[in-house]
Amino acid sequence: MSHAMQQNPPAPKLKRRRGKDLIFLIKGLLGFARMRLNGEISSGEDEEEKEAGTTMFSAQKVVVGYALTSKKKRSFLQPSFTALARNKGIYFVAVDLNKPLPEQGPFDIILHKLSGEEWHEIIEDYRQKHPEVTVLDPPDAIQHLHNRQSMLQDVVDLNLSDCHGKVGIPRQLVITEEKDPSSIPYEVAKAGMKLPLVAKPLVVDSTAKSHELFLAYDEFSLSELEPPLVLQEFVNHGGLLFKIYIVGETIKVVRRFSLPNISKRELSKVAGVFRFPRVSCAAASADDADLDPNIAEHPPRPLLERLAKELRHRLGLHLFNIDMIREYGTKDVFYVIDINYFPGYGKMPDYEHVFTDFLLSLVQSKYKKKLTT
Ligand SMILES: Nc1ncnc2c1ncn2[C@@H]1O[C@H](COP(=O)(O)OP(=O)(O)OP(=O)(O)O)[C@@H](O)[C@H]1O
Ligand SMILES: O=P(O)(O)O[C@H]1[C@H](OP(=O)(O)O)[C@@H](OP(=O)(O)O)[C@@H](O)[C@@H](O)[C@@H]1OP(=O)(O)O
Ligand SMILES: [Mg+2]
Ligand SMILES: [Mg+2]
Repeated sequence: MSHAMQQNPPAPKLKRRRGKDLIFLIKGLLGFARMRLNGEISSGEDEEEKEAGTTMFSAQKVVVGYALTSKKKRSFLQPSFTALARNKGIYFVAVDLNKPLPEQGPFDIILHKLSGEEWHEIIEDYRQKHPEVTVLDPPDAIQHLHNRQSMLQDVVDLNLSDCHGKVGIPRQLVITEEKDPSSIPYEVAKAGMKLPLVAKPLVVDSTAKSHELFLAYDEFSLSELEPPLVLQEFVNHGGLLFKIYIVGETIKVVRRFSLPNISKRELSKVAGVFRFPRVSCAAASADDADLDPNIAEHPPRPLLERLAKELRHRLGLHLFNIDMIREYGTKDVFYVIDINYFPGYGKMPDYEHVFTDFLLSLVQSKYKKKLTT
């Protein structure tokens, strides 16, 4: 918001500034409440507002710094989104990676998705030194999703067993880097894993290689693969997957096509490991398809709300999506198979409104907090 408010005022002036800030904050909040009631920010031509002499939020800039790959920038910062945001007083500014971050801004919010240890350190250091800036999200919390074992651990801990359905994760086994690939068949047999298995690279680091997945019909062929890996039991789910997008408190569900069921007969006839492409990418949208309702019915809303809320808190993240499947032949047995940080929101229905509302709500809650302290 107001940039003046982001800088810590010198100590002697603090008392006087506080009084002024408080009036400003109350006015801002009143304006914001009115703006929300109207569904959008006022043009500022409202006589009543002029008379009251309020400093409307609309007059205030919300500056969002972003550090994104050019691919992400293209898919996320679409003109329809940036134009709507601008109308609501939100401005996006690219972070210059060649300049020190503290010398840029001031920002109200920073959105980021970049890989590498160097960026991790820069943004963590900035986050600690600038608590007044909302950094979406903390790098350590994001890091938790960069490993396919740790990403699903919170779903296991949740134990959502009686909440309009069951949510678990497929049985999985980690094959560490030190393991000799020839020992994988033995490890799989020892763990009592049921075939077929999905083999996934353990680390997710935004590279194409980390999305290179294999389907294994027999355990011996697994020795062809390169650890570190996660081996996950394949769960039949009728070839349909639910992508559950989370933006703060908002949840949006879309349907995507996925791998078809594998029958016992097929399993007994086939051997080998097969690389498969990104089957559930945006082009595989199943939202308009004529599907069996037993397969396509969305997971129950209360279940998703509970799951999303718990994961938001446990992961400490605002922006992620969950890949969820329904076990074939059941109504309410679900598995989470993947969680992605800052996914392709450009493909989420109505993302422009969802995101602008979310960014404004962050600023609003920061002000409320300031008022009560
Ligand atoms: N355990 C499983 N049982 C059945 N199908 C699975 C399983 N794991 C993955 N799949 C299928 O493989 C696809 C890719 O798996 P996953 O989502 O784990 O990979 P990813 O590379 O992280 O994908 P994303 O592009 O969503 O990040 C899923 O969308 C689903 O179609
Ligand atoms: O490429 P898209 O826009 O589709 O977004 C994908 C995103 O790529 P990006 O972050 O480079 O955009 C992927 O991130 P990385 O694991 O590769 O970091 C991953 O989150 C996918 O699940 C997203 O697809 P979605 O799940 O939303 O369908
Ligand atoms: Mg996935
Ligand atoms: Mg993923």
